[in-house]
Amino acid sequence: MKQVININHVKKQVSIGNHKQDLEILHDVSLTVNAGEFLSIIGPSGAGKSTLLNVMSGLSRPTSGQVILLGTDPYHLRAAKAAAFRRDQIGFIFQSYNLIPALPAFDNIVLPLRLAHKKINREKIYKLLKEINFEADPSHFVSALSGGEQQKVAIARVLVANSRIIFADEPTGALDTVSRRIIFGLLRKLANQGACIVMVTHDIEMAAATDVAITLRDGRLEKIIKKPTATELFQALSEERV
Ligand SMILES: Nc1ncnc2c1ncn2[C@@H]1O[C@H](COP(=O)(O)OP(=O)(O)OP(=O)(O)O)[C@@H](O)[C@H]1O
Repeated sequence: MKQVININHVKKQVSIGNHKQDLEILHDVSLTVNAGEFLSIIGPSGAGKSTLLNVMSGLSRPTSGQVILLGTDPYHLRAAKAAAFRRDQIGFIFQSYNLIPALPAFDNIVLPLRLAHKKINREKIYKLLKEINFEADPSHFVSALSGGEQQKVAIARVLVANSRIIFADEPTGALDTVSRRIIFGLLRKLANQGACIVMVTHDIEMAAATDVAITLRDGRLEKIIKKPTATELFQALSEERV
């Protein structure tokens, strides 16, 4: 299997209290994710899940250690190249990431295609919006949409972009049960077609339907569970530490 993400001995420190003190929030995390693999990151609140996702995805430089995406260290690219690499290869479904409020939903969805000078198939995009139960008007500004609809815009943008890696932070958090199932099904399909998907979630049932779940606790990678079941994941999360 082709390795798509490699992170080696990654640590992340942040400065607190007028920069006088460093706090380490990720301790020595190493991990590999393959093409076609759907990986979920679970763990208690404050365990470092979002921090790990940000470091892994090239958005937040680790204090030490190495991140390799598709054979490239995103932190060693110049700004313009890093932006092109992200745009062409990586999809982000982050709640606060990069939707442009003053643009219509449709324009937000096709923005990466426009920037990459790719053809826009309107019909295909409308079909996809229908498929994900997007009920608002795609010509409405993103700022006028509900949280759930905005999340669907972010998801649609990634689904049309053909990204080889997708990073998702609680992608279905603001969605109703039916939409959640549909979106998860579409992500699952992309993984089956060869994309590599990394998702932070608090939803154990959903994590149990991914290929690999990792548990984080206090900034440490605790367990890597292949083909997880919900029972295993509940157990892993409720185990007392010695
Ligand atoms: N920039 C920062 N400065 C100080 N502390 C931070 C910073 N970023 C994160 N932290 C702390 O690091 C820890 C991990 O945060 P992170 O958001 O990664 O956790 P999480 O597992 O995603 O939590 P949740 O499930 O609640 O979203 C938390 O204790 C958080 O308060």
